[in-house]
Amino acid sequence: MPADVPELTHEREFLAEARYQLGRMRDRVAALDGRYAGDPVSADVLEAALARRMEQLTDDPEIPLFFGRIDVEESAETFHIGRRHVSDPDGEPMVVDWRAPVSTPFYRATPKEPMGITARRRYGFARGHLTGFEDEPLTGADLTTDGADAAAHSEILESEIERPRTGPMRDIVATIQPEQDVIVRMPLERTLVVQGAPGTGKTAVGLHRAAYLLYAHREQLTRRGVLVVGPNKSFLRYIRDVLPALGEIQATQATIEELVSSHAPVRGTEPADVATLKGDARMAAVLRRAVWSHIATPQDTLVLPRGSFRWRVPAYEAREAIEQIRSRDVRYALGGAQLRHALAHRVLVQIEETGDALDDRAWDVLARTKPVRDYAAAVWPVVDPRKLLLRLLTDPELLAGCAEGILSEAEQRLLAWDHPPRTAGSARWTTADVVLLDELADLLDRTESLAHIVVDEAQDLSAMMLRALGRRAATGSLTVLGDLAQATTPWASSDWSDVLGHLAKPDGHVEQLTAGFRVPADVIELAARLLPSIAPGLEPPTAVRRARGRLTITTAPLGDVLVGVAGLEGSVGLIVPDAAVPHVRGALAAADLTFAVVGEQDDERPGPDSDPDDASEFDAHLDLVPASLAKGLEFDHVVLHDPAGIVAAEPSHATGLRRLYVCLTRAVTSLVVRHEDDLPPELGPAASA
Ligand SMILES: Nc1ncnc2c1ncn2[C@@H]1O[C@H](COP(=O)(O)OP(=O)(O)OP(=O)(O)O)[C@@H](O)[C@H]1O
Repeated sequence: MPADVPELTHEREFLAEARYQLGRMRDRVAALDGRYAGDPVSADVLEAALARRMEQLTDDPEIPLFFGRIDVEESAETFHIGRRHVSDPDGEPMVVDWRAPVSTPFYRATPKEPMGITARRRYGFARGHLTGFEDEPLTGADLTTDGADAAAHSEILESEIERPRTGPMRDIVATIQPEQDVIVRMPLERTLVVQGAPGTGKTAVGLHRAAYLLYAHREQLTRRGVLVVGPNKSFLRYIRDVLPALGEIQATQATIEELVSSHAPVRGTEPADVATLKGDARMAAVLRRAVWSHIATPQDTLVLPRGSFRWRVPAYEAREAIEQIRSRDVRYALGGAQLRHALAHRVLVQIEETGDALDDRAWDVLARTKPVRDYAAAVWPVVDPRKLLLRLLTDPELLAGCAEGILSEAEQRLLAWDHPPRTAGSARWTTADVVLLDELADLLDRTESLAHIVVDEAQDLSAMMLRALGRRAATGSLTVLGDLAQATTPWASSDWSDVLGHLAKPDGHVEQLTAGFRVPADVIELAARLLPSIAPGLEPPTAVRRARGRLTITTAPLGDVLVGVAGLEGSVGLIVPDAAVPHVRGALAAADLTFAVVGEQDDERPGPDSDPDDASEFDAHLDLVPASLAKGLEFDHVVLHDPAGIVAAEPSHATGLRRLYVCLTRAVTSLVVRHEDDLPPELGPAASA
């Protein structure tokens, strides 16, 4: 870092002035009053907008107001780049938002393609205090051959990447890399899949893309909604601070289960083969048939008494009306309403032929008369998703009729419930069932579409789950994040084009991230030994961390291993087979160690007085992590206990190895693999040496 003291002083003064101006902007918003809006509704909307704006303008002295600067060649202007826009009283920008188009060269310019800037500056901060800066020339005489590669040697960049990981995930806005920035700023209309090995920044990039899109298409996205879908609640707690730190509080976060559980609460579990079949895309065709099989062929004449007349619609006309409606490919419930109107219209025409002039209101009234409603309900009955699914899973004859030519007889038997519940209300629905209910609900009534969905760990979703997401982005787009090598569900995908097909976005395309920001080289090399067995086509990431990391494989007692890591700086994750959690937890408590158990907050329902900022499991120095919840998380130091047990806990060996791959790739600085049983042979002979 250069010791250019006057320049550093100048930059500090600029920072102080920018902070002052941010305070002024906040004061100005605080002085505005939503109550002066024209009407109460506008006042509410305005008050809410002002509150949001106030939140966006909050100045946290610990968070640097800017982290970079670019010098523009043509105008000779300089722009400081930060998390939010700050302007002076004349409206001139002092700090530009990292998402503004003018900031793009900060992330992407290279000496080969300087994008109109002559230099890039990066700032170093310690607890909000500006400690130094680093200049990188992009054009001109200063540019040596070494300079061409300066980005790779930026000390500030490296120390940011190497900074110890404590607490929940944080933003990477100061150090987004060019290939990541391309993904972040991809146009809204594009659905894309980001495939990347562990620690390549998929989650970080997906969240920054959400923040970028909210900035670039604020009105559209706020109106139609942005959703972030993660694999489980502890993962969502792990990432929940990233968007607010970027000033974005308007994206909803949910697990797939939370998303569909409005149809029925999930209370049951089932064998993997049953859940896998229920997640198969063929189930969509079975359900479609089940819904539409309700329509009967009209045999009777509709008779509608009105005054002294009895108007009639013969059965063949009702049949014609049904055929016409079905040819329009409408949702089932809308079709029912259209049938009532079609029948009423035929009566209306007859009435008009007698010389009576009727208007649209009369048409509506006719459609709502009891004879019309009863007739339509008999041939186009109302369908209740839960009752229908219950019947399908308990009535082999009905299922056979709907699944003929789609599911084999053995598959149909697999779906049948052993102990049928008496009513749909008392059924112990599983996650896969509730996803089927979501499909049924959409066959009846179109699901509302959001503007954008970011879905993480997407490789683990079944075809039916993907369909549930796809329909929520029918008129929007998705950012799909995942790694095929980390697929650990029996229904996981092995091909991204299948995923795009199930999402109904076949034109989406796949981007790859290959630079690994988390896992040090020695640890990657060990984990990568599993790749030929679990995902033969995929390459391991290239570690960008300077340190090669510390890897220890030991049979020492767990207590000794923990004593070894307890005093280290940064977070410690003790990953164990799920079944070992109670035992290890007891041992940790007996040893008087302070720790949190990942996933345990899931059962705590937030009460009216609970503070959303309450410390989460990720604020603890030591976390006990059930292997099934390790996905997506990271710790400075990982102790992986009983790898063979982690593999054996999964329904198949291949899935077990993938789970192990996930657990091996959580470490930022050091990994201790602690085992008593033999290590899985796929880890190679050297590992057991
Ligand atoms: N450009 C970057 N600069 C600094 N840190 C980064 C950058 N990109 C990613 N990281 C960090 O690398 C770590 C891994 O990122 P992230 O969790 O997004 O990876 P991932 O690909 O989703 O991993 P996994 O597949 O294991 O879920 C995080 O700590 C993240 O902040």
